[in-house]
Amino acid sequence: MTTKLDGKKLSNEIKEELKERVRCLQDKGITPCLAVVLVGDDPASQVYIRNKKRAAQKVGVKTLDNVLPASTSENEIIDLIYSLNNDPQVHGILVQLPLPQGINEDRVIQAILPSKDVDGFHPQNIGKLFMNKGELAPCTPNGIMHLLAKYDIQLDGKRVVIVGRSKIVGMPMIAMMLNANATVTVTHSHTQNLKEITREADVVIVAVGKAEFLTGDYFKPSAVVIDVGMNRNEAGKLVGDVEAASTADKVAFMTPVPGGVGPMTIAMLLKQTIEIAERSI
Ligand SMILES: Nc1nc2c(c(=O)[nH]1)N[C@@H](CN(C=O)c1ccc(C(=O)N[C@@H](CCC(=O)O)C(=O)O)cc1)CN2
Repeated sequence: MTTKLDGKKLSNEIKEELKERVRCLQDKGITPCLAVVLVGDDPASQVYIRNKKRAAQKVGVKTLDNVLPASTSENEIIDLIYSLNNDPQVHGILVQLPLPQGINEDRVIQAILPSKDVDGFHPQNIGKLFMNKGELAPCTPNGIMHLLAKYDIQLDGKRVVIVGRSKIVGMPMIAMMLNANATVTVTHSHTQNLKEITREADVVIVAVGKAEFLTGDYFKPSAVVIDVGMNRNEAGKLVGDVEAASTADKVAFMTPVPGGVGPMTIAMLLKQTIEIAERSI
């Protein structure tokens, strides 16, 4: 029997707690405010932004829309970020990724004031995370840590294998797992004999962006499988990076797609926006 790691349920619980924290802030005359920067017309990004804004509204976090055409120059985006940095009503700044081709993502992220970097992508925040002194952490790995804690999954001394080394998930996940005293292995597109490595793991975090890339035989029966993937298969169905049909019922714990890691990402975004607002008191 595989236990489902229900991110949707936990994210709803977290959002209920956040509503209360927003009420406390409002009593002090503060409305937490998230500035959203969306450049271009990537359909997936438009859906994610819509979901983020909807969740923010439910919790009581105000959002400020900044929707720019794909033709916007890098310097224009950076100028917008500088103005949001200087806007006292803005607590968090979110730049939806990916940015259109030709825009240097690193330069844009580095323009965000680290104290308003609600996505935790600024090198200063990533550096602090690796020093175990993190304040603002990338939302997806942060959500995964909350989900594992909720289900009492111990990490101290456990073998954790991270499949994928992206800036959004794999890289910060390394830091968080090390901070939790796990023994961490990172695998990527150049890794040989991947199956031999994942089969030894107590926890496997898969973030490669390839539909159903890992099948059930990549995991041992006691494994905890965290699927960060969000892909459309040939039939247009939303599937993860792990093949659910061959994995479910073969491992101890697994996140569903949808309803696993995705909703936790949004809950963490709102939590961090509120934390920044609370620090302003
Ligand atoms: N600035 C950022 N950009 C991106 C991030 C990020 O954390 N910050 N992560 C991803 C996309 N992402 C958030 O932006 C994200 C993806 C998916 C979900 C989600 O809730 N998914 C649902 C299913 C949604 C659907 O039906 O399509 C689920 O898993 O249940 C939330 C956030 C890239 N860019």
